[in-house]
Amino acid sequence: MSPRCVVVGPPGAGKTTVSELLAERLGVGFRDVDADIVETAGKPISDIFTDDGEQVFRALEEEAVAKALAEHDGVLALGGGAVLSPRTRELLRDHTVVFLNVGMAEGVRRTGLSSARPLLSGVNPRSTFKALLDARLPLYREVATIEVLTDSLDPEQVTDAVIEGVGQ
Ligand SMILES: Nc1ncnc2c1ncn2[C@@H]1O[C@H](COP(=O)(O)OP(=O)(O)OP(=O)(O)O)[C@@H](O)[C@H]1O
Ligand SMILES: O=C(O)C1=C[C@@H](O)[C@@H](O)[C@H](O)C1
Ligand SMILES: [Mg+2]
Repeated sequence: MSPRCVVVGPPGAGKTTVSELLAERLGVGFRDVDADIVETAGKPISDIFTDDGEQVFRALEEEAVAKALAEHDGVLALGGGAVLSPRTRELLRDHTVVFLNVGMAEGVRRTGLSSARPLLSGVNPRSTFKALLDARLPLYREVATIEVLTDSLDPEQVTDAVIEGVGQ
């Protein structure tokens, strides 16, 4: 079993929103690895970061991604930092991977100052977001089979572009 497509990208790129729409349009199931981690850990991601630290979160995430890739045959959304793991990037080699890209200004606007996103809740979300994009762009591009820049598209238009890119 293998996901129809896997969706990656920075926070606010629309992975969750677009993956849900995409799954509906393709008539397949939707699964979000962030939600899997919350269920396994029994607490919100922000609490995992606070109580246990980012390293523990990344280890849980690596396991959750491997499990979901093996179990799910629909659309699978990964967390924004999942591609930081070399093991995850290796596992993604055999898959159709959609990179939803978003620029700094729009990414910061969409994510706001939500404390639900622990990595962006610092004093300067703009510079944090920029550093995150700079570090991760090559990793998203390493695993992606298609890339869609979402800045000036609404979620339906992003979904159309993805379907055009991956086929029905
Ligand atoms: N193309 C878009 N245009 C405008 N707003 C969008 C678009 N895509 C998503 N949004 C909005 O941006 C916010 C973040 O979207 P979403 O939660 O889907 O992003 P995400 O990539 O899953 O983020 P995270 O990595 O934090 O899980 C939501 O409020 C959503 O409604
Ligand atoms: O960009 C990131 O590193 C993260 C994004 C979210 O999807 C969550 O997986 C978590 O908040 C970490
Ligand atoms: Mg999400």
